[in-house]
Amino acid sequence: MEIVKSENAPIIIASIAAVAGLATTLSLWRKSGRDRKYLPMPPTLPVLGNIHLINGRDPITCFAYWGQKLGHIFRFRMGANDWIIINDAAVGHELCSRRGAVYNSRSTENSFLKILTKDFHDMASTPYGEDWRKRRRIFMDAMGLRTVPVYVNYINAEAQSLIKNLAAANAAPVDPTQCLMLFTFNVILKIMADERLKDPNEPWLQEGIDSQAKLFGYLGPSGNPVTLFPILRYLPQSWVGPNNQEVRDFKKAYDARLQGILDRVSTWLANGEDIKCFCKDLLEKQKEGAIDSVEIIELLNNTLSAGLETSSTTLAWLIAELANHPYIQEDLHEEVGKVMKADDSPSYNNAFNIPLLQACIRETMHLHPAGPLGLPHATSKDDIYNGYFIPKESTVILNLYTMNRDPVKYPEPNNFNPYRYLDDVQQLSSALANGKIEDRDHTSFGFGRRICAGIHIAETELLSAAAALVWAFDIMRAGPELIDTVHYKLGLTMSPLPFEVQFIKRNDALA
Ligand code: HEM
Repeated sequence: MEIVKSENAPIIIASIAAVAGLATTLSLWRKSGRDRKYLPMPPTLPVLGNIHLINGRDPITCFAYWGQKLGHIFRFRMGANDWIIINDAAVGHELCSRRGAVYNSRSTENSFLKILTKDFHDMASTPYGEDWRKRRRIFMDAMGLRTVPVYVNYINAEAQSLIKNLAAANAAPVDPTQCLMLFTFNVILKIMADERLKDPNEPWLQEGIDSQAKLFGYLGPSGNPVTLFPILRYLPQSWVGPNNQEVRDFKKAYDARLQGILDRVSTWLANGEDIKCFCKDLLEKQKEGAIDSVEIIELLNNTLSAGLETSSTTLAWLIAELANHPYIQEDLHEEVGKVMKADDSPSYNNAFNIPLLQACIRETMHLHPAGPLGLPHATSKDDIYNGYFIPKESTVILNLYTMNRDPVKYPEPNNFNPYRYLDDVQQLSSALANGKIEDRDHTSFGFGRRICAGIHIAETELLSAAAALVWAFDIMRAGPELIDTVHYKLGLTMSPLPFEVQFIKRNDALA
């Protein structure tokens, strides 16, 4: 047999080698893929994944239900995206606190979020890394534990205005929401720009609340369906929901309000006025070259968006729970009487010495976390947890609501029982969050390096407002029925269904 030497032999050999190499790589890749153990997931439907399982329920209940079937941590497919759901505080702590470098990023998938944060120039939605670290440091310098005392007097003064506004109803049944919103809005505005509004009915307040609702509407899962179903990109935009241009227009108007606030502070500073506020800190950082003008607006944006409804909602839940539990109010009044005289001004500092009051706030936050699913975290690297493979860029949802209702840690978890916290060493939630998970009071401020950046402001304003409310009033239900504290409205935050109460003055000092 004659063997003919082909001129193409080197090419053929190289091709065979390449194909063989590719086959080997593929087989290794497949093998490692096959060997990987993925977290369990509910049965999926094509295209929808698991979205249909949420239909008719809310996501919290749905995740709690599937957690009971699949375990404390599982996968849930939202259209094209795999979410990892965590229902257990110890798992949340292990991943987000102990493996902090992996589980504390944010996803950049949502095109609306990109527009609304000017390409992630903010802090709350910026992926983990140097930019986030820098912005968080600036934020915490202005609103951390060491700086909060600067603002305590402002906050106490706003708590006084809150009780005056509520007393103006003259014991008639009122929905406290608008007054609570004014309280938290003024706390934030004062800290941000040394400004405040006078009246709960000021149009500026309502405009602020409305634009927040719109902002969060764009960011909710149904606000931008293209994020869940990329295929929708190919349909006419008008079929799919708001388009990028609409969101850009909204953002322009939203930023103009923030720019207006910043410009006013610049003018006061130029006129030599002696003020202390976040805008001033930010303008100084800009002069030092640490941040630019876009970052300033985005940091103000985060402060306002994160700080307004979270705290006002928590106070609304506290009022509803106290109205449902007159015997707890009696105990509180007794404790308050020991610490504050009738003609005292209630303040954060004397409230700090009323353990039951602190316990009532903890219990309210434990039962009614303002952000029950936190803000989604994302992984910045592949990881293995308990033998399960968790890929880089996974979205991680911390189901704080379900974690807080763990019946082992909190016997009778659905009952409002502040006394459960009285035996605890009385420390701030912010301090407990840095310790062991077993000692943590609740998880409502989130986890790890991303834990609520406003935690110190929030704790101060909640205690200050609660002290003023309890000192000033008997909070009574407007009718014989209990206020519904089981159901909730899930919007920007998890708020109670509308309710009315009567604020009966206990104090002649309250003019
Ligand atoms: C009762 C009141 C509040 C509650 C329950 C609350 C809860 C939360 C939660 C659950 C998160 C997400 C944490 C995570 O990703 O694990 C968060 C983040 C954040 N909160 Fe709050 N919050 C409250 C008040 C405030 C206030 C008053 C401010 C501002 C002054 C604020 C500013 C922020 C910011 C900027 C972030 C993003 C942090 C980051 O991504 O690094 N929060 N908050």
